[in-house]
Amino acid sequence: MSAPAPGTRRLVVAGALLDDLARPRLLLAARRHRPAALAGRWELPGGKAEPGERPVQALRRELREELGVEVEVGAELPAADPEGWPLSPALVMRVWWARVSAGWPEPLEDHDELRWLGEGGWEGVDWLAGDLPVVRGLLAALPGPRGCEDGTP
Ligand SMILES: Nc1nc2c([nH]c(=O)n2[C@H]2C[C@H](O)[C@@H](COP(=O)(O)OP(=O)(O)OP(=O)(O)O)O2)c(=O)[nH]1
Repeated sequence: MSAPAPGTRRLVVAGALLDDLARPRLLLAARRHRPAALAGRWELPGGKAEPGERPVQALRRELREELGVEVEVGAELPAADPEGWPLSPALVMRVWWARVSAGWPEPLEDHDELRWLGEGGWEGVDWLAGDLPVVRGLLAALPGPRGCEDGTP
Protein backbone atom coordinates (compact mmCIF):
# COMPACT_ATOMS: atom_id res chain seq x y z
CA MET A 1 0.00 0.00 0.00
CA SER A 2 1.45 3.40 -0.90
CA ALA A 3 1.76 6.10 1.78
CA PRO A 4 -0.95 8.81 1.80
CA ALA A 5 0.07 12.03 0.05
CA PRO A 6 1.39 14.59 2.58
CA GLY A 7 -1.29 16.73 4.19
CA THR A 8 -4.25 14.65 2.97
CA ARG A 9 -5.08 13.03 6.31
CA ARG A 10 -7.29 14.75 8.88
CA LEU A 11 -5.38 15.72 12.02
CA VAL A 12 -6.51 14.30 15.36
CA VAL A 13 -4.91 15.82 18.47
CA ALA A 14 -4.76 13.98 21.78
CA GLY A 15 -3.47 14.46 25.30
CA ALA A 16 -1.45 11.96 27.30
CA LEU A 17 -2.81 13.32 30.56
CA LEU A 18 -0.59 12.58 33.52
CA ASP A 19 -0.87 13.08 37.24
CA ASP A 20 2.51 14.87 37.17
CA LEU A 21 4.57 15.96 34.17
CA ALA A 22 7.91 15.67 35.95
CA ARG A 23 7.26 12.37 37.76
CA PRO A 24 4.52 10.63 35.77
CA ARG A 25 2.80 7.67 37.33
CA LEU A 26 -0.82 7.80 36.17
CA LEU A 27 -2.09 8.08 32.58
CA LEU A 28 -5.71 8.94 31.79
CA ALA A 29 -7.52 6.61 29.38
CA ALA A 30 -11.03 7.28 28.06
CA ARG A 31 -13.53 4.65 26.89
CA ARG A 32 -15.58 5.61 23.83
CA HIS A 33 -19.28 4.97 23.70
CA ARG A 34 -19.71 6.14 20.11
CA PRO A 35 -19.69 5.48 17.23
CA ALA A 36 -20.78 1.86 17.58
CA ALA A 37 -17.69 0.60 15.74
CA LEU A 38 -15.41 2.12 18.42
CA ALA A 39 -17.64 1.68 21.47
CA GLY A 40 -15.93 -0.01 24.40
CA ARG A 41 -12.42 0.71 23.14
CA TRP A 42 -10.05 3.05 24.97
CA GLU A 43 -8.25 6.10 23.63
CA LEU A 44 -6.39 9.22 24.65
CA PRO A 45 -8.83 12.11 25.03
CA GLY A 46 -8.83 14.58 22.13
CA GLY A 47 -10.43 14.95 18.73
CA LYS A 48 -10.17 16.40 15.27
CA ALA A 49 -8.54 19.77 14.75
CA GLU A 50 -10.70 22.19 12.78
CA PRO A 51 -9.30 23.55 9.51
CA GLY A 52 -6.99 26.47 10.30
CA GLU A 53 -6.94 25.74 14.03
CA ARG A 54 -3.53 25.53 15.68
CA PRO A 55 -2.98 21.97 16.95
CA VAL A 56 -2.34 22.85 20.61
CA GLN A 57 -5.29 25.23 20.57
CA ALA A 58 -7.41 22.36 19.19
CA LEU A 59 -6.12 20.09 21.96
CA ARG A 60 -7.12 22.59 24.66
CA ARG A 61 -10.58 23.02 23.07
CA GLU A 62 -11.16 19.27 22.79
CA LEU A 63 -10.12 18.57 26.37
CA ARG A 64 -12.33 21.41 27.61
CA GLU A 65 -15.32 20.06 25.61
CA GLU A 66 -14.76 16.37 26.29
CA LEU A 67 -13.52 16.38 29.87
CA GLY A 68 -14.30 19.85 31.22
CA VAL A 69 -10.68 20.59 32.13
CA GLU A 70 -7.97 23.12 31.41
CA VAL A 71 -4.51 21.70 30.85
CA GLU A 72 -0.86 22.51 31.05
CA VAL A 73 0.57 21.20 27.79
CA GLY A 74 4.03 19.64 27.82
CA ALA A 75 6.22 18.24 25.06
CA GLU A 76 4.90 16.46 22.01
CA LEU A 77 5.51 12.73 21.73
CA PRO A 78 7.50 12.50 18.50
CA ALA A 79 6.26 10.04 15.88
CA ALA A 80 8.33 8.36 13.18
CA ASP A 81 6.11 10.04 10.58
CA PRO A 82 6.54 13.82 10.75
CA GLU A 83 2.76 14.24 10.34
CA GLY A 84 2.08 12.13 13.43
CA TRP A 85 0.91 8.67 14.45
CA PRO A 86 -1.11 6.94 11.72
CA LEU A 87 -4.62 5.91 12.80
CA SER A 88 -6.13 5.03 9.43
CA PRO A 89 -5.64 6.00 5.78
CA ALA A 90 -7.68 9.13 6.54
CA LEU A 91 -6.49 10.10 10.04
CA VAL A 92 -3.17 10.94 11.66
CA MET A 93 -2.74 11.82 15.34
CA ARG A 94 -0.37 14.13 17.22
CA VAL A 95 0.02 13.58 20.97
CA TRP A 96 1.21 15.89 23.74
CA TRP A 97 2.01 15.14 27.35
CA ALA A 98 -0.32 17.22 29.50
CA ARG A 99 -1.51 17.76 33.04
CA VAL A 100 -4.86 18.95 34.33
CA SER A 101 -4.44 22.49 35.65
CA ALA A 102 -8.09 23.24 36.47
CA GLY A 103 -11.16 21.06 36.90
CA TRP A 104 -11.59 17.33 37.36
CA PRO A 105 -11.98 15.17 34.22
CA GLU A 106 -15.52 13.92 33.58
CA PRO A 107 -16.73 11.92 30.55
CA LEU A 108 -18.88 14.69 29.04
CA GLU A 109 -19.15 13.75 25.35
CA ASP A 110 -17.77 10.73 23.53
CA HIS A 111 -16.84 8.62 26.56
CA ASP A 112 -18.67 6.62 29.20
CA GLU A 113 -15.72 5.92 31.48
CA LEU A 114 -12.39 7.50 32.37
CA ARG A 115 -9.65 5.56 34.10
CA TRP A 116 -6.31 6.62 35.56
CA LEU A 117 -3.95 3.78 34.63
CA GLY A 118 -1.24 3.18 37.19
CA GLU A 119 2.38 2.20 36.83
CA GLY A 120 2.67 -1.11 34.98
CA GLY A 121 -0.92 -0.81 33.79
CA TRP A 122 -0.71 1.57 30.86
CA GLU A 123 -1.14 -1.24 28.32
CA GLY A 124 -3.86 -2.92 30.36
CA VAL A 125 -6.99 -1.64 28.61
CA ASP A 126 -8.39 -2.45 25.18
CA TRP A 127 -6.87 0.49 23.33
CA LEU A 128 -8.01 1.39 19.81
CA ALA A 129 -5.63 -0.33 17.40
CA GLY A 130 -3.85 2.88 16.40
CA ASP A 131 -3.19 3.77 20.03
CA LEU A 132 -1.09 0.73 20.90
CA PRO A 133 2.10 2.07 19.26
CA VAL A 134 1.40 5.44 20.84
CA VAL A 135 1.11 3.98 24.34
CA ARG A 136 4.31 2.00 23.79
CA GLY A 137 5.93 5.24 22.61
CA LEU A 138 4.77 6.98 25.78
CA LEU A 139 6.20 4.20 27.93
CA ALA A 140 9.50 4.26 26.03
CA ALA A 141 9.72 8.03 26.51
CA LEU A 142 9.35 7.84 30.29
CA PRO A 143 12.55 8.61 32.12
CA GLY A 144 14.20 6.06 34.35
CA PRO A 145 14.08 2.29 34.60
CA ARG A 146 10.55 2.02 33.14
CA GLY A 147 11.59 3.65 29.88
CA CYS A 148 14.30 3.74 27.26
CA GLU A 149 16.98 4.88 29.68
CA ASP A 150 18.61 2.18 31.73
CA GLY A 151 18.09 3.96 35.03
CA THR A 152 21.81 4.15 35.80
CA PRO A 153 22.36 7.15 38.09
N1 LIG B 1 -9.41 11.45 20.32
C1 LIG B 1 -8.87 10.33 19.88
N2 LIG B 1 -9.29 9.77 18.71
C2 LIG B 1 -8.69 8.63 18.34
C3 LIG B 1 -7.66 8.02 19.09
N3 LIG B 1 -7.28 6.88 18.46
C4 LIG B 1 -8.04 6.76 17.35
O1 LIG B 1 -8.00 5.85 16.53
N4 LIG B 1 -8.89 7.84 17.27
C5 LIG B 1 -9.86 8.04 16.20
C6 LIG B 1 -11.28 7.87 16.66
C7 LIG B 1 -12.04 8.79 15.72
O2 LIG B 1 -12.26 8.09 14.50
C8 LIG B 1 -11.03 9.92 15.46
C9 LIG B 1 -11.24 11.10 16.37
O3 LIG B 1 -12.47 11.63 16.11
P1 LIG B 1 -13.42 12.21 17.24
O4 LIG B 1 -14.79 11.69 17.02
O5 LIG B 1 -12.83 12.00 18.60
O6 LIG B 1 -13.34 13.72 16.84
P2 LIG B 1 -14.24 14.92 17.32
O7 LIG B 1 -14.38 14.84 18.82
O8 LIG B 1 -13.60 16.13 16.75
O9 LIG B 1 -15.68 14.62 16.74
P3 LIG B 1 -16.37 14.78 15.31
O10 LIG B 1 -15.95 16.10 14.75
O11 LIG B 1 -15.90 13.62 14.48
O12 LIG B 1 -17.81 14.67 15.65
O13 LIG B 1 -9.75 9.37 15.70
C10 LIG B 1 -7.24 8.62 20.29
O14 LIG B 1 -6.36 8.14 21.03
N5 LIG B 1 -7.87 9.77 20.64
